[in-house]
Amino acid sequence: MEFTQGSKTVLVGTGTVGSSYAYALLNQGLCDELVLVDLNEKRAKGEVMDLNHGVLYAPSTVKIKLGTYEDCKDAAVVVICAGVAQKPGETRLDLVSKNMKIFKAIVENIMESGFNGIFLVATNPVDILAHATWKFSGLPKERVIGSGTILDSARFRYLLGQEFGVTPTSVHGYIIGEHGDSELAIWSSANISGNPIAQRLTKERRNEIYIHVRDAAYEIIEAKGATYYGIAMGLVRITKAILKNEEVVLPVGTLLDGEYGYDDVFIGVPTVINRKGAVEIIELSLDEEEKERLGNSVESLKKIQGLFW
Ligand SMILES: NC(=O)C1=CN([C@@H]2O[C@H](COP(=O)(O)OP(=O)(O)OC[C@H]3O[C@@H](n4cnc5c(N)ncnc54)[C@H](O)[C@@H]3O)[C@@H](O)[C@H]2O)C=CC1
Ligand SMILES: CC(=O)C(=O)O
Repeated sequence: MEFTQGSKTVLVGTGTVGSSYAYALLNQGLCDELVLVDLNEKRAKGEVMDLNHGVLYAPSTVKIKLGTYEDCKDAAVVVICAGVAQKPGETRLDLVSKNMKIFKAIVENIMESGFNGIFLVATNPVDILAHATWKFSGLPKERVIGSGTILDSARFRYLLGQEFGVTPTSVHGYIIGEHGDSELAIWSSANISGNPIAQRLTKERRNEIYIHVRDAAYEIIEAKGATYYGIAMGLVRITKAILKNEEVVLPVGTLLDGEYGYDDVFIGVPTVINRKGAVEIIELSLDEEEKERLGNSVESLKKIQGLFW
């Protein structure tokens, strides 16, 4: 199916995550038009003004305006960061009922505009809501992308970089599965310059690093109320991969359709991203323990998903 070209981006939800995304996007000069939509119009208007005052110093000119769902009609990408966020002590899955209702209305409004681009979903629980976006929109699966484990993998690579004294881009490794408590680290293929990492760490140390990654959001929310810079950078990375037709492999939330032996579930796995969306899952080879943990993660998501579909 032909779909919308250009680089117009609509952001729905201009809270801490959405506004950080808009700021990071502006700083990378990736789109020529950015439209902000939020239930709280006053807040979104304030963000539009503030961002516009930075345009002079951005790498390229971006038209930034307050908009409505009608603006999605000719958007290449719609990024959804709207909904409720976790309070200290809450899990991502605790948010599902409220955010599912919000998503039904938002996605229906967007589709009514004639939207024919790519959805990028960040709101939690992101895997369940990316699946819901795919269902509500009726778009082909490659046109709905969840942020998946993009942030978790960045946390993993940062910590491993610290551990071994190298920059995170020189560490290769993935967190896959749910963006949440059942996610798993793929130690079997984690490496620095092709040198496996797992053997250089004790089992206890590997577990400490995994827990640090898995529980990072709880720690940040406890400390400052919300997490937003890391995910904003991750969302911009995905947006860039789409708009620049990069064919890059990123750990995003995508629909499994037989890969790893599962289907009908959005989950974070390494996936090729280009101008058509999430076009191909690159299957990792997993050891027995990783296979079992991925199965548990899929099961935990399907249990929640089953309440709605
Ligand atoms: N995927 C990831 O890795 C991450 C996801 N998140 C998630 O992102 C979401 C947003 O978090 P924050 O920005 O911190 O929350 P926030 O409360 O600061 O902002 C949420 C925004 O959504 C808007 N909103 C609520 N209902 C709406 C509706 N029906 N239509 C349009 N706008 C609506 C609110 O007015 C508000 O501006 C949360 O679900 C959070 O858990 C946060 C960090 C990382
Ligand atoms: C809040 C959240 O999902 C995160 O920072 O991972």
